[in-house]
Amino acid sequence: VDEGTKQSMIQFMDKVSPGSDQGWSLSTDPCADQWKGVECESQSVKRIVLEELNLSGTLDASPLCRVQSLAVLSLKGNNVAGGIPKEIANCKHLTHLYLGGNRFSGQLPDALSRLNNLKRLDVSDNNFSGPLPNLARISGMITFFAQNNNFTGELPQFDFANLEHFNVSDNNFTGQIPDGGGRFQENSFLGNLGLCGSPLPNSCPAPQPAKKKQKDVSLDKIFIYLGYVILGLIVVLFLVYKIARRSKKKEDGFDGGKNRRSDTSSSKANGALSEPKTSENRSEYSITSVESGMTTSSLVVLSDAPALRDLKFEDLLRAPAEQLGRGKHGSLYKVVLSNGLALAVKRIKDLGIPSEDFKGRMRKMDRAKHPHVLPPVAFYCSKQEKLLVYEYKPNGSLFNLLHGMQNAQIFDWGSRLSVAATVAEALAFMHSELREDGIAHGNLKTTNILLDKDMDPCISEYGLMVVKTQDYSQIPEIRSSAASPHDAFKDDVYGLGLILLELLTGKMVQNNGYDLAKWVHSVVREEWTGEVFDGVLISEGADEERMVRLLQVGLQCINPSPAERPSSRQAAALISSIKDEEERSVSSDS
Ligand SMILES: Nc1ncnc2c1ncn2[C@@H]1O[C@H](COP(=O)(O)OP(=O)(O)OP(=O)(O)O)[C@@H](O)[C@H]1O
Repeated sequence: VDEGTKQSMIQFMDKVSPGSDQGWSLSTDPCADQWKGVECESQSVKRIVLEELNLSGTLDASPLCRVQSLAVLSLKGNNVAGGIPKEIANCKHLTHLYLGGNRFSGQLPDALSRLNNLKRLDVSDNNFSGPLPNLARISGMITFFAQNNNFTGELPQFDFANLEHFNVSDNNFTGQIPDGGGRFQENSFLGNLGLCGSPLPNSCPAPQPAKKKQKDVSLDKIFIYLGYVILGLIVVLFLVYKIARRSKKKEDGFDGGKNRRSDTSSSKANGALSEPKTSENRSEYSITSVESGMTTSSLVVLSDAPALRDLKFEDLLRAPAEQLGRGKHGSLYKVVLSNGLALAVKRIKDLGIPSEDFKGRMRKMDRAKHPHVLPPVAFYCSKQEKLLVYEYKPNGSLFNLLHGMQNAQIFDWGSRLSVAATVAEALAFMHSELREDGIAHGNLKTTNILLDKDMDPCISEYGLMVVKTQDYSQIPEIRSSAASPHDAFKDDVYGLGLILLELLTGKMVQNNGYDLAKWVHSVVREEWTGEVFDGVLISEGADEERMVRLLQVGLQCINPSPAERPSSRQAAALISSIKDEEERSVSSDS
């Protein structure tokens, strides 16, 4: 074991066991001389197990996590006090963390949820308090013990299907036990007066409508007021516009006697929608009215969610709006409804297909559903205007995660591989569902991969772009000009390939990916493949062989000839096998 690692281990020991070094000394070797509690494999420190030794110091994660190979840490049954420092996130290879039966206190740091390889976490019988971090991000966790602490707040949505052991009894948790918790005995939840729902005998009260928080004047509020002002201006402009065009509208028979709808119809000028009259007939907002072809311009709600079922066009109008982006395909607004629900509304520019085709497209897409593809919850379509409404995802996009300054450090190889596999699988599913209808994504890129509350990826804006064959001719080296109608699917595979390269290199895609593709090709050709990878991945010790295999999949996907690219299904299978191998290797390591 190298000197640096030895020094780090001794630093950790100084803190955790002040006054006794337990025989750990720089003049000996942790593996060869079998330091107390240390177990090694291939001359690397894998496990540190210091149980019931009356240790009374604190846990210093900074030196500890410099022991890169560490997979297991157990300090069970001591008197270690203080908190778990956020630097614990640097113990990337940790699979087992046992801290039960100590005097730890404070909140569990969010950093814990970044230990993607963690399988077993035991923080029971301590004095921890505050809410739990979102440990559901750790998909492979099989044990979670947190009983006998002072935790508060609601339980996060654990992946109960995967968990084998779970106990949060004797804390101060409140609220409903998340779905799936019923898999465990009530003993796992007892002793929390505020908890309710299965498997506990007390059921939860019916949900109250969300109350508005009055307290803090935050940046959000400023945006909301700004939104109101802008919206007001837009409505005034629109009214002027409408009066000017009033007589013409009548001629159009836009809202003639044949449509029973009282009116959610509208048009839009300068991004504003008119103030429509109210309607009492809920079905006019449902897909059925589109299917019957009776409406040309009402809001069609596709979602069954209770908060959205009665969504009307005027609700979107009245709500404060904040522009999130203006791409070449249209603008995107964040709209917050009066019930607090946040939506993302895409105003599509020049879609290039007639309204009826657009509605047909929406209907088809509504039938293909995948948990990692964001479905539109509603749409609006008139001659002048096409809007698509999505749930607003507050955790940002894959682009932000990769290129946002703070996050780059913590987006490790295991998580990147898992994102790649999920996106590829979701894309392959959508392709197989919508191939016959010829509906591909059309604009697959990292800004269109959103992250949900568990930081799982979700493809957004599927099917929004109607890809025309002439688009391919822009970059002859990359997109064949002789594109067949099905090339839109191979175009998505190209997009997937670029996402893989972005994940592996950490570099941004510009100029339709041409620059990145060219650079990767040249480095690989010079046989400096290792130089391609993001420095963060190299320093974390990610497996280079598997990174190279993923790189090869990426390069196949961006083959200049669409016919030579794999199908999305083939790409997904290749990525999934790399991910399986990674998981096998991590669990055999531990
Ligand atoms: N449903 C959503 N919830 C939260 N953020 C979103 C949502 N949809 C998109 N975004 C984010 O809003 C920003 C603007 O999105 P927009 O679609 O306008 O831009 P784009 O994807 O870069 O360009 P385009 O799709 O027009 O090519 C992007 O950073 C995107 O990640």
